[in-house]
Amino acid sequence: MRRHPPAPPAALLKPVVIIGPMAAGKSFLGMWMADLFGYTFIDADQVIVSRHGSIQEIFIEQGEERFRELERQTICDLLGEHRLPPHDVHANAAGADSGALILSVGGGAPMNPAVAHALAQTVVVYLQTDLDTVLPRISGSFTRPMLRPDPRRRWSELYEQRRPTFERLADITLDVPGRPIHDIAIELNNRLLHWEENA
Ligand SMILES: Nc1ncnc2c1ncn2[C@@H]1O[C@H](COP(=O)(O)OP(=O)(O)OP(=O)(O)O)[C@@H](O)[C@H]1O
Ligand SMILES: O=C(O)C1=C[C@@H](O)[C@@H](O)[C@H](O)C1
Ligand SMILES: [Mg+2]
Repeated sequence: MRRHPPAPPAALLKPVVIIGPMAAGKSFLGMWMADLFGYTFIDADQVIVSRHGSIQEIFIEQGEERFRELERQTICDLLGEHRLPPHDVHANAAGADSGALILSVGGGAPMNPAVAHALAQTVVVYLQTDLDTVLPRISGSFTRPMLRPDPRRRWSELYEQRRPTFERLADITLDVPGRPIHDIAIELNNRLLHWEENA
């Protein structure tokens, strides 16, 4: 009898997209997933910067609407292609750049209906967090234009507006406050390996 190799876990057949509020640890988690488990990690914000210049400058010179358009284009391209020049890919510790794709996207990206639509074809991982956890990371932050002029107030307002969308899109929700990053990465890897479509 002919033997078939075991089917890969369902989640690994699709891109995995990390969403959540600003400074929740989306990019940090993606890098750890690449380093610990060999996923290919791409940070959509970094791709926007490498293609179009700093986010702060885009906001100042062209406005938020233009940034959202570049963000939509970039994320839809990345999800459509999965192929990037090497400098856009955070290779894993062994230097490989193979493995399932993990993409982190900016906190506001899922609010765009076209992005939300594209995310429906992916496994969406939502990092749920709170102000106490992110406050040390955002206070004094000058590189996040959406947090001006009062990072504490703006972060909370934006999270309140966006939380229902994050919850609606999420396939996997991870509570991150108080947890070391390697614990979160191990949980995510386990959940991806056992993830089943429509389960
Ligand atoms: N679980 C964690 N434990 C300790 N520090 C963390 C953890 N998660 C994130 N951090 C710290 O918070 C910083 C901000 O995280 P990160 O840049 O990954 O957030 P983000 O969700 O990608 O934010 P943005 O929306 O601005 O892209 C990291 O550089 C790291 O220092
Ligand atoms: O939450 C947001 O609206 C943003 C988050 C960042 O990751 C960047 O995408 C940009 O600063 C906007
Ligand atoms: Mg990030």
